[in-house]
Amino acid sequence: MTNPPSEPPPPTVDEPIAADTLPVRIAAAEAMRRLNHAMVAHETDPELLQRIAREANATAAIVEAGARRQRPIRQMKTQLWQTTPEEGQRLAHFEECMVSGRANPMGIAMQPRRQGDRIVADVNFGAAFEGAPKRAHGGAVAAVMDDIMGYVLLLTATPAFTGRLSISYRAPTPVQTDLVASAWMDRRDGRKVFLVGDLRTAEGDLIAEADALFVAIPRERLT
Ligand SMILES: CCCCCCCCCCCCCCCC(=O)SCCNC(=O)CCNC(=O)[C@H](O)C(C)(C)COP(=O)(O)OP(=O)(O)OC[C@H]1O[C@@H](n2cnc3c(N)ncnc32)[C@H](O)[C@@H]1OP(=O)(O)O
Repeated sequence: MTNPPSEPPPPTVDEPIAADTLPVRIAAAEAMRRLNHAMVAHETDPELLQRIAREANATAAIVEAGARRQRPIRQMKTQLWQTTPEEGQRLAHFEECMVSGRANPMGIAMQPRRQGDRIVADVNFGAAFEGAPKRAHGGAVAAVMDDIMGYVLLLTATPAFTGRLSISYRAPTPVQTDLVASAWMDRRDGRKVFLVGDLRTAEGDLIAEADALFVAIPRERLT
């Protein structure tokens, strides 16, 4: 008995999101984030939930039949380490980032920008990021602080990975509320970069403090 001929796997694309498709990717991701949060935050008829499951599965099958995407490391190198962000510029390490990417349908969609030697970001944890009732999940808060610290490294063009991240949760982090995260470099000791930051309400009340050690990576290791 011979096996039926198998479908050739779809090719892999290792290019950044093309500029002409970025706006529609962002729009689709935004709509899906809205739906995700709505499903968590609202009562819904079972019939509507069945329709969502049917239509989402059908759409997913179409998307999965397309070429696979893989983020190229050269994109990271050129985008991250060859330009210094301008004051006030909206930043994105990459648009699929789970914290600050606009094109991630499951992301937090934090909006970071440069403010002098700091990175400041508007963040609003949607209903799907709730942990304890009415509070954002502590892991989501940690993700925000890790990600915003990654942007501080842009200011000195220092490629580095998080080695250690510590969060002090000083007050509940409200969901569905506009908040402000900030991060800046505290000091540097050789390859060890020490960063600090905090998360505050729009009125400036402290919610969480973060400190981290990032370990700088020699550029020749970025292959
Ligand atoms: C490379 C380009 C990246 C670009 C950035 C991505 C761009 C796109 C944005 C994505 C968004 C951003 C988000 C936020 C950034 C993440 O989230 S990064 C992801 C999470 N982190 C990781 O995956 C890191 C995993 N760990 C590792 O790869 C390696 O352990 C490390 C951290 C690179 C260090 O390894 P290593 O280069 O071999 O360093 P090593 O020689 O052992 O240590 C150097 C020094 O650091 C100290 N050290 C090392 N690790 C630790 C640790 N965990 N704790 C305490 N001290 C430590 C050592 O003790 C040593 O100190 P001294 O003896 O010199 O005093």
